[in-house]
Amino acid sequence: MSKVKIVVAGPRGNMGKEAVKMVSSTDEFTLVAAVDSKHAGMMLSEIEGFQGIDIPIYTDMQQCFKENEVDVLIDLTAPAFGKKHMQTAFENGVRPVVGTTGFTEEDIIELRATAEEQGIGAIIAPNFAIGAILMMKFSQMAAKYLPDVEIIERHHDRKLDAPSGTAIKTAQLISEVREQKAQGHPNETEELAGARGANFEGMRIHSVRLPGLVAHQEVIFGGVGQTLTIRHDSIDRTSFMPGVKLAVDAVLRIDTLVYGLEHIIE
Ligand SMILES: NC(=O)C1=CN([C@@H]2O[C@H](COP(=O)(O)OP(=O)(O)OC[C@H]3O[C@@H](n4cnc5c(N)ncnc54)[C@H](O)[C@@H]3O)[C@@H](O)[C@H]2O)C=CC1
Ligand SMILES: O=C(O)C1=N[C@H](C(=O)O)C[C@H](O)C1
Repeated sequence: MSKVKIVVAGPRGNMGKEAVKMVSSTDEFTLVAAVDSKHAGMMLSEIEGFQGIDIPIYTDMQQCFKENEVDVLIDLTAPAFGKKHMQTAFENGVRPVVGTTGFTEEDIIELRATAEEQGIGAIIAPNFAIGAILMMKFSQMAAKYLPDVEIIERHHDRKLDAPSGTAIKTAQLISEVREQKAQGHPNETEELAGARGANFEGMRIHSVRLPGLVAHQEVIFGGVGQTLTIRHDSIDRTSFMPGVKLAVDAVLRIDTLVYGLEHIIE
């Protein structure tokens, strides 16, 4: 069987570095090129930390897809670029596996329509860690019985978007099983703006950003005389790589856009 030909966008980032390692060390995958925000024309092996990985770097994704035969794009860049990168992949018949966050519900509807028109598989996964997927699934189960819920997500202080893609996805999954509900005291006030966090259909989402953190989330449910906390911690970015691999395998078998690895992991 021929190897899956992969391009990684964002190879020098926290996640991109791990993805380059994972793809390079997986027998059934071959890394053909990287798309970076700089270093056009260089080889990845010329950059510290990538010795022996002799693939070209492009800053122009169109050019990358024109000059190389590519099956799958793994995009781990920045919220401002995820959508554009997916559109470029679709235009070139390349299947995107996207961990980049920052997509709106409208973006996802639009991108799914394009994927289906073209019969190209695509995956947007706000979180690739199996433990995080379970946290979201368990939270959805719990919300049926304990509909008062607040989400606290904690991340490193280099993160661009808040709330995290995982927190938004968790709130979306919970909202599938609970009625919209105002929480807290009906007359509560914020003495400092933002004190009660972001409001997603009445659920509150709180974002903590500190050096030393990687990616962590608690989903706290409150009921009469009790609370339930479901917590997940990624303490290392290797936690995401089995999910990235699974998504690459899955994206070759689908012809629509899947949003969330919970649809892939039964
Ligand atoms: N789905 C998941 O499981 C995870 C998703 N993420 C998301 O992945 C994204 C990247 O996260 P990190 O690696 O921590 O960020 P990072 O800032 O460490 O790395 C991003 C890299 O992308 C590059 N880049 C930026 N714009 C680009 C462009 N237009 N073309 C090519 N390269 C570009 C930057 O130069 C940088 O090297 C974020 O949106 C983050 O929320 C992060 C961790 C896990
Ligand atoms: O930026 C990060 O680091 C992460 N981003 C994703 C998100 O926004 O949910 C996934 C994970 O939480 C790490």
